Amino acid sequence: MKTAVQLPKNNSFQPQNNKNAKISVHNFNLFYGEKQALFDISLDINEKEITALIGPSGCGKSTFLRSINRMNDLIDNVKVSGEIFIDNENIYRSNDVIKLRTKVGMVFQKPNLFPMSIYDNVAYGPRMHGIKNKKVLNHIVEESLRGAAIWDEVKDRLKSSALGLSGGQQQRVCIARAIAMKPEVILMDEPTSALDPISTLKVEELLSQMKENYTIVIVTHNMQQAARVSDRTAFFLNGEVIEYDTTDTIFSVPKDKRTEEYITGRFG
Ligand SMILES: Nc1ncnc2c1ncn2[C@@H]1O[C@H](COP(=O)(O)OP(=O)(O)OP(=O)(O)O)[C@@H](O)[C@H]1O
Repeated sequence: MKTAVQLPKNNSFQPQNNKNAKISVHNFNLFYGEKQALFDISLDINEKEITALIGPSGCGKSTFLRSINRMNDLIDNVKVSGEIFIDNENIYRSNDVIKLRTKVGMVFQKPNLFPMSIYDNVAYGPRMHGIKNKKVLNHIVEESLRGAAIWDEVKDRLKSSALGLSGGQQQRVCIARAIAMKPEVILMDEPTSALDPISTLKVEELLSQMKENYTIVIVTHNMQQAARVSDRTAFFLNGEVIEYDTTDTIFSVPKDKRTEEYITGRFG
């Protein structure tokens, strides 16, 4: 696989001693060519919590999210420094990006199902990983669709095209497709921005159930959504994390004036 990322030279950092941290980020910087997009990000993301990334357009939320499973490696001229540890393993030191992306799944803004059946969409990843046994695949497909709270709506039409589902249903099948790979972390980039309010609510309810099993990091422009679903919130501005705290604190007593201005809608 093509990688344009220059690996950090400095390996002296060790994860902080936070036993709840699933992901530990230390002095992480990212450049697109000459342009620096992330500045010295350091934070811990706790296991089996939902962490929301908020901030105005272009402040680096998606770039940071994509750094967690090295999706930025696919972009030319990207350079990083600093470290991101997942389960105490420095992900930019490992050569096994496939393993990383199996452990850290991703759901995108718009549902991006393949033009194939619902069943084949969910079975796609496991099949690519060599699982051929029909019984095993049936089990994975059912378990994943149940995990994404969409099984009852699609169980009688598994062989129909996934593209015939509504946008909200498609997004939950995308979540099922991510779950089918048995990830430990799920990254979501504005997963409900293309959905109507009812589908949004269903996905939000689903997220609250999912955090029993997964560590979830979600980018959202919707302040109410961040306040409703997340345990912790990081406020990004111009590539920096200005404030990172429990969601209750960020939304009730933010310490930084810029956070307060953003969450009260005074800019962004
Ligand atoms: N592939 C790329 N090549 C060059 N610059 C990029 C690339 N992707 C993002 N950027 C730049 O990096 C900065 C951060 O972008 P990013 O998409 O991470 O912000 P964001 O906070 O997620 O924005 P939005 O909320 O609008 O999605 C922006 O200035 C953007 O133009």
